[in-house]
Amino acid sequence: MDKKKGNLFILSAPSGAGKSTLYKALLKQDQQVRISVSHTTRAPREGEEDGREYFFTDPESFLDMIAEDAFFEHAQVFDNYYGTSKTSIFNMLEQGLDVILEIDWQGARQVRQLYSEAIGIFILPPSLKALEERLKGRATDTDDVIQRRMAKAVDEMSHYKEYDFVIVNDDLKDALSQMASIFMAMRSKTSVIEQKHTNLINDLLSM
Ligand SMILES: Nc1nc2c(ncn2[C@@H]2O[C@H](COP(=O)(O)OP(=O)(O)O)[C@@H](O)[C@H]2O)c(=O)[nH]1
Ligand SMILES: Nc1ncnc2c1ncn2[C@@H]1O[C@H](COP(=O)(O)OP(=O)(O)O)[C@@H](O)[C@H]1O
Repeated sequence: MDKKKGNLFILSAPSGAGKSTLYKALLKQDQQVRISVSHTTRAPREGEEDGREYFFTDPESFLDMIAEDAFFEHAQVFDNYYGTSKTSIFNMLEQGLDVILEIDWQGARQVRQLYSEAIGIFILPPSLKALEERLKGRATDTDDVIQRRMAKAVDEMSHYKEYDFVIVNDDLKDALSQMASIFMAMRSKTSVIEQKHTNLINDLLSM
């Protein structure tokens, strides 16, 4: 895939570390950022809307989409399929918008292979105890599911080194300001400026 005008960010973390809280806060304060809405076969949680948090899909339709090569990446997480459709990101990147993929480490590996410019950010909780408390506090899962998510958390966290940046989400305000700074800094990368301001650079160097 060619380099696009916008930046592609991969955001990963164990469940409950605060990915959704952070990206939602960033979207509110930064008009240049968009989130990619994934497809999933998991059931919607209370308050979730089809097309907003996810496109909620049945397994048969998901497999059809895999066969049609409609996904940029997809993975099985817990007992469900999750995937990023190609259409959900390309147009936005072309327009110069920054796009966040909230995906797990398996998806992140696929994305890096397809698009080496993707910037990886990993969110860590301040402790396992805090992680468990956040999962319980969210009150969207049963105890059984929470225990499975905790077991999976250690596996997910073992991949943090594959990412360019790590944010420890202890104080939410601090974590958000770190995330916002990373987005800002990446917009000044030479390769991004070259894509976005090609005419300007040509003009400046034309004499
Ligand atoms: N590979 C991949 N992973 C995804 C995608 N969408 C969500 N995930 C991951 O699936 C896992 C479970 O997500 P979810 O059921 O929403 O629970 P959450 O972790 O509490 O947000 C998380 O690790 C997400 O990052 C996707 O499109 N592709
Ligand atoms: N820095 C933080 N301090 C305290 N609670 C937090 C913090 N960040 C997120 N939370 C809370 O933790 C819970 C899990 O956060 P969420 O964003 O849903 O995680 P994820 O999307 O990674 O699964 C939510 O109830 C959220 O309000």
